[in-house]
Amino acid sequence: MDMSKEYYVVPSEAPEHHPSTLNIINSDVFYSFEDAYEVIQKCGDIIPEATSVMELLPSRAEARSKPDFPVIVIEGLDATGKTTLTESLRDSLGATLLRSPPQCMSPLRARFDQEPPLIRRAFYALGNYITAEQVGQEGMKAPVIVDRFWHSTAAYAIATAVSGPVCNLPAEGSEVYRWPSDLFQPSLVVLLTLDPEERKRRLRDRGQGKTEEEQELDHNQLFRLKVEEAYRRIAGPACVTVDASPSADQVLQQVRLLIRGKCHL
Ligand SMILES: Nc1ncnc2c1ncn2[C@@H]1O[C@H](COP(=O)(O)OP(=O)(O)O)[C@@H](O)[C@H]1O
Ligand SMILES: Nc1ccn([C@@H]2O[C@H](COP(=O)(O)OP(=O)(O)O)[C@@H](O)[C@H]2O)c(=O)n1
Repeated sequence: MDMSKEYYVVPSEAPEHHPSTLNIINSDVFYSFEDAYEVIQKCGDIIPEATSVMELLPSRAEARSKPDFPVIVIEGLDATGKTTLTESLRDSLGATLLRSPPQCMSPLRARFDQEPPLIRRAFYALGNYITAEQVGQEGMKAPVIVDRFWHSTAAYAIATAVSGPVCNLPAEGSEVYRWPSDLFQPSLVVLLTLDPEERKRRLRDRGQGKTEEEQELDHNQLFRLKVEEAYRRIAGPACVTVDASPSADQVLQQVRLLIRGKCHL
């Protein structure tokens, strides 16, 4: 019997999507409350803290009205100056300051940060819905400033899921960058960007503990670039980029101008 076979190497077109991007939807990024809720609900048996998360969640039956006042989200990598800016905006605008994940989730965070991506991401996704509920209440009384929101949840998740260089990210306009249809859309999203060396200097000066993911950002330039690019590609309210390297006061004035233009505040 003749066992010989001939093999040929033939060129083929590059696939449209990098294989690491094919499984993002509903594994790394959840596009509805129900999809994220289902994951946390199912972990109840092995993670007792999942029950505590569910107790914090807003009831889905309640009809929510749009806040009367503008809601401004500030995004950016760790140490780009979000805390500094959000606190100044709160004081200068007489606004309420909220964050995602909300304060009430803080005691549960360390537990979910240890979990595999599916569970960890579902936890952070639900955090946005709790913050949205708080925005709905506070936004009836005063403008609201939010320190991180959906952009952070999706951008970190996408950048972690996609291996290799920035060009492996799903193309701009891909459905992975869409905004969840049942999640409140802020009036304005500002993305603070900073030169990597200046960011490192600020991190060193601050000298605080960081999440493992943030430590990874420090020595992984590629990951940092992917997070920033994913931030820019997320649609819904697209983010407006602001260079955060000038003084804190100059950054504040720059963002105040944007808010005046967009939200008339
Ligand atoms: N515009 C700025 N210029 C110089 N240093 C800044 C500026 N904004 C913030 N910082 C400093 O950089 C560090 C990180 O800022 P922080 O507001 O905590 O960032 P984040 O909340 O994004 O992690 C802090 O030590 C802060 O005082
Ligand atoms: N809205 C949010 C906020 C944070 N996160 C996650 O939390 C991490 C950053 O949170 P952090 O507490 O270090 O950020 P800072 O507010 O300290 O800058 C990232 O690794 C994200 O994965 C999220 O998924 N969604």
